[in-house]
Amino acid sequence: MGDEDWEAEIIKPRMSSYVPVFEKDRYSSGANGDTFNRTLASLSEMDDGSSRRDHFMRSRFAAGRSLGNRDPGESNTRENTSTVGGFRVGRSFGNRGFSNNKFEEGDSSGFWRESNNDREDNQTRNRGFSKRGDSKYEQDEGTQHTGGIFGSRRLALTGVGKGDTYQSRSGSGSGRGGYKGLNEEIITGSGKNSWKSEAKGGESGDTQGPKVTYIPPPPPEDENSIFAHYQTGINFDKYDAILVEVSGHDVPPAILTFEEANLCQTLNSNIAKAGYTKLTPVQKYSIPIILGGRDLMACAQTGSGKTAAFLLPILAHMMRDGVTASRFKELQEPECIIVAPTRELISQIYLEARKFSFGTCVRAVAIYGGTQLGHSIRQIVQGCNILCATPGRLMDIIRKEKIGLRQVKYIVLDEADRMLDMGFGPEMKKLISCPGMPSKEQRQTLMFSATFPEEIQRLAGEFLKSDYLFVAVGQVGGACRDVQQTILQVGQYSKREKLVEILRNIGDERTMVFVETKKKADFIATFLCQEKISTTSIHGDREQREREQALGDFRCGKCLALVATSVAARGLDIENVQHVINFDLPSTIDEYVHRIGRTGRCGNTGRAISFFDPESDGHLAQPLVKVLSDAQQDVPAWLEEMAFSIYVTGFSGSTRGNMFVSIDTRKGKSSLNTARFSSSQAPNPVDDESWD
Ligand SMILES: Nc1ncnc2c1ncn2[C@@H]1O[C@H](COP(=O)(O)OP(=O)(O)OP(=O)(O)O)[C@@H](O)[C@H]1O
Repeated sequence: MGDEDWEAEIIKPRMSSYVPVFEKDRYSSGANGDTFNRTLASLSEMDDGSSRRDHFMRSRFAAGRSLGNRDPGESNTRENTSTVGGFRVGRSFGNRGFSNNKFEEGDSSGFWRESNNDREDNQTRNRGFSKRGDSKYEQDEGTQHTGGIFGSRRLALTGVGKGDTYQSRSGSGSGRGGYKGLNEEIITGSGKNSWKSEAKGGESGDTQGPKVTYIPPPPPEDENSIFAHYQTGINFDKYDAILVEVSGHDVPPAILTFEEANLCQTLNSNIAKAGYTKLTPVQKYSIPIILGGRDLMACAQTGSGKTAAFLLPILAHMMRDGVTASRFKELQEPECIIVAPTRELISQIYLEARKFSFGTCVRAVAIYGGTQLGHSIRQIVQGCNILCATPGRLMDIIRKEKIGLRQVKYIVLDEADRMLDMGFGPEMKKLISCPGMPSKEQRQTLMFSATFPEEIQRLAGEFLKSDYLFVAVGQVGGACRDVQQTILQVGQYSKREKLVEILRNIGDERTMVFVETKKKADFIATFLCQEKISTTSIHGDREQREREQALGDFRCGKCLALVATSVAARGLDIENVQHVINFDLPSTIDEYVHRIGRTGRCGNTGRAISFFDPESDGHLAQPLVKVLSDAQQDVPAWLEEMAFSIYVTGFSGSTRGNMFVSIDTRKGKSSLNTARFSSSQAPNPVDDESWD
C-alpha cells in the first residue's frame, strides 16, 4: 500500500481538481463573469506550467461555474430560505430534526448517490479486520501516472450545460499499488513485492510514469515562526479535572510541573518559548513514564498535547545520552523514528520536533510521500536523529539504505490505532522486523491516539514490551468535551442547502467540512466557491503541492472553509478552527471523534455539526448517542429513538464493536495494576491491586 491513507498516489494525474475561489485574483473575469481567463504569468506561478494541465483547469473551472446554473429552481429555493433555526439554534434544532425538510424534495438532479469507489475512509468502515486484507501494499511514492489503462477516479467537472454532471474521469490515470479502502481500486501492476516502488518506478524513471518532482518549501528559520503558537483556551484548566487511569506495574508517579521533569535548560527554554506553562494530563503521566524507559500506550482526547507528551521526554533522553551531533553521512542512523498516517501530520510533528530541539544538536527530518524522493534523501544525509515519516516513504528510504536502524531507541506510532489497523499494520510489522531494528526489549515503543479500539490494543502487544503501561485520559475514544456537538437530521439531497445556510450564519469563522469521498470534496468545494464562500479542499487525489497550498490558505485565513476527506481527520492542529461540519458522517464513530477534534483544541471551544442521513447513517445512531452523552452533550430525541429502535430490534449496527471500551484490554490479566487519578493529583504508584 502507499505510505498513507487513501493515497494510491500513483493514480493521480497531475491536475488540480478545481480552481478554488481564492485563486480568483489570479484570473480575470470574462465579460459575463462566467469564465475566468488566466494569464500565462499567473499560470506559471501556480504550477510548472503544463499547458495540458492549464487547459484542463481552465475548462474545469468554467464547467464548475456552469454547474451552479444546473438547477436554477434549486438556487431560488435557497435564496428564499429562511436561515432561522440553522446553526444558531443549535441543539433544539437537532431535536426537531429535518425529516420533513423542504429542501429534500426535487433535487435528484443535483446530487448523486455515492459509489463507494472513491471513499477515502473505507479503511475505517472496516477498520482493522476488514476485507481489505487482500489489498497488497505497493509503495508508490516516487511516481505519478498520467496515462495508461488503470483507471483513476479523478474527477472532472464537465460543463454540458444545464443538468451537467460531475463525472469521474475513468481511465485518465494509471497506477500501481496504493492502499485503497474497500471497493477502491487496488492496482498492483508492478507486482507484489512491497519493497519495490520508487527505486523501480520513481527515481530510476522507468516506464511507470513521470517522477514526483515536488519539493516542499523549507520551513521558516526565524525563531518567531518556529515558536509561533496559539493561545490555550478558557477550558485549559479544566483538563485537571479529567480522570486518568494508568494500568500496568510500577507506574512512575505523575509530574505536576515541567520543572519536575528535570529537563535540560535548552528544553525548558524551548518549552517556555512555545508558550507552555502548564502540563496537560497526558503530559503529566506520559513524560515520567517515557523518562523512566517504559513502553507506553496513551489515549487522550484530541487536541490535548499528545505530541509534546512524547517529543519532550524523547528529546530529554537524547540530550542526557549525549546524542551525537548530526553530520553528513550517506547512511544515517536515527535514534528515533516517528510514524503517522498522513503527510500533513508528519509535517506537523516534524515542526514540533524542530521547535523543541531548537538550539540542540538534535536534528529532526521529515520525509513523506508526494514529494521528490531525492529531496527526502538529501534531507536525511545531512544528518538525522529524529526521523518523522509516513510509512511508505520510510520503507523506501530504508530499502535504499539511507537509513540504518541499529541505533533506533524510540519508535513512536502517532495515531497508533490507525497505524496498526489493516491499512498500515502490515507495514509496521515489516518495520519492526527490518534487519538491524532493535528488538522490542532493546528499544522503547510508544503509541498515542485519541481512540484505541480493543482489537487494536491486542495487536499492539506485538510491538510493546509486556510490561507496557496504558494511560487513559478520560474515556478512551471519547470526544473532546470542549466541542459542542449538534446532530441534524438532513437527507442527502438537502445537505448542500443546509451547508450554505450554516456557513452563511457562521460568517468569518474557520470551518472544516468533512465529506466522504474525494470527488465529493471537489464538488462541494466548487459549489461553495460558486456560492461565494472562499473555500479550498484537501484529499488524497490532490497533488501534494496542492494539499499543502490548501492547508496553507486555510491556516492563514485566505480560505474560510476547507472541504476535506478523512485524510484531514486526524492530528491536524490548525489555529482557530471554530467549526467542523460533517457533511457526510464517517463510517465509524472513532473517525467521528477525530474529525470533530479538529476544533476545540487545547482548551479552546469549538462546534461540530453533523448531518445525519437516516438512510445511510443508522449504524451510527447508537455509538453517537454514547459519544454525545459521555461528552455531556444534548442527545436529540430522534437519535435516541433511532438508537433504541435499532437496539430493541436486535440489530447492533455499530461498526465499532468496542465502542464502549474504556479500559486497557489487559484487564483480564489478574496481576495488572490500575490506578485512577484526577489529573491534578500526582498519583502514587499503586501496589499490587488487581485490575478487577
Ligand atoms: N502544555 C501545553 N501548554 C500549551 N499548549 C500546549 C500544551 N501541550 C500542547 N499544546 C498545544 O496544544 C495543541 C494541540 O496539541 P497536539 O496537536 O499535540 O494535540 P493531540 O493530543 O496530539 O491532538 P490529536 O489527537 O488531534 O492529534 C498544539 O497547538 C500544541 O502546541
